Amino acid sequence: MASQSREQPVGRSGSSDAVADERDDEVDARARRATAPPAISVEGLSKTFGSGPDAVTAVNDVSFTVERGSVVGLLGPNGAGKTTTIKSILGMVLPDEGSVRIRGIDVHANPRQAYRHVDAMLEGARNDYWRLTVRENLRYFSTISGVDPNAVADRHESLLAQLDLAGRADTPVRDLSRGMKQKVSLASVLATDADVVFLDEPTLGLDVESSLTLRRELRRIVAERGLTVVLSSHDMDVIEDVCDRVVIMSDGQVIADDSVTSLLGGFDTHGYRIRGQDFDEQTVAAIRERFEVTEVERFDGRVHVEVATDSAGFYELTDLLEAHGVTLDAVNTVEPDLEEAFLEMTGGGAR
Ligand SMILES: Nc1ncnc2c1ncn2[C@@H]1O[C@H](COP(=O)(O)OP(=O)(O)OP(=O)(O)O)[C@@H](O)[C@H]1O
Repeated sequence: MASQSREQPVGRSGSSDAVADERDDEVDARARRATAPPAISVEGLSKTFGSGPDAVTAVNDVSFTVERGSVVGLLGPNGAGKTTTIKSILGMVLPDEGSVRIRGIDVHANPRQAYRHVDAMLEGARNDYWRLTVRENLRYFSTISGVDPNAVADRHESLLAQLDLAGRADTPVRDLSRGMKQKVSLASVLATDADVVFLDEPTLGLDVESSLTLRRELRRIVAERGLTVVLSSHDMDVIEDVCDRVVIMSDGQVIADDSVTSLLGGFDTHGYRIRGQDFDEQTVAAIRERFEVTEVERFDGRVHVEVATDSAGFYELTDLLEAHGVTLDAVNTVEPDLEEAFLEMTGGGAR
């Protein structure tokens, strides 16, 4: 049979056939993802340390799954069992009960195969080699994970650029600041071919700007490479910024497992922040009489008042302001954040 030749698309503006092919590929990829086993599945995991009266049940019947290509935050107060869960998934702790599968492969039955594409940055830093330079570390961790560093040299260069390490690529890690060492740890994890990555406190010790850069670049790298990430952090802004979903643990159990948006959706708007120029003491006193005022600030000739109330209360408030002849310049809602949701769910325990 004579083979039919078809022109290949050139660049982005291919033929309509090529566009249809691309769409088919995308549909196929989605279908494969939908039928493929999840990146991680944890089923009935339990672990008790010690025995008798000193026994501590760190993890008690924990189950959850992490879909491929998703970023899941693991949260909980100190001692909730997060580290024990992560170490059980990574095979560093042997659970008493339960199973862990990575891409459908049982980690206890087939550890080599299961962990082939897994890497982790635990307890705030990876054991980077301080005498090696930044670039040498990336090459070293690629090599020990079974990847030829020359074959992924481009990836290393872009990681160095994305994490703002390019200017220090040939500096020994020991001469870097703590925050930079932290970024080298992250880069070393991302330098390998791992597509399931555990990051414990990846922004620990970073200043605000570096933390923001790292979050932004992490999101970008994760999306570009379709990585699956389990991230634990005590910094709720990091979780809110980077994660699609959150698993909250308390006393060894999972107490919430939902998307960040749904978790916050379960909490009402806390109140309203209003701003105007015509507030006098009498108006503020009248507001205080009827509402819970959480803040009053005066600057630039304007008064900012924050009131905790629901939407019905807000209409009452606007009536009151009208009666006092106050014109509002701005009204903003005060929304709950993950920190508050977390504190409410865990009973306000320290993280
Ligand atoms: N090797 C161990 N021997 C004895 N008890 C342990 C051991 N590891 C953890 N525990 C206990 O298990 C419980 C859960 O600890 P785990 O470190 O998993 O919690 P965590 O949520 O990671 O806490 P943190 O946020 O403080 O790191 C704690 O009471 C801890 O003291």
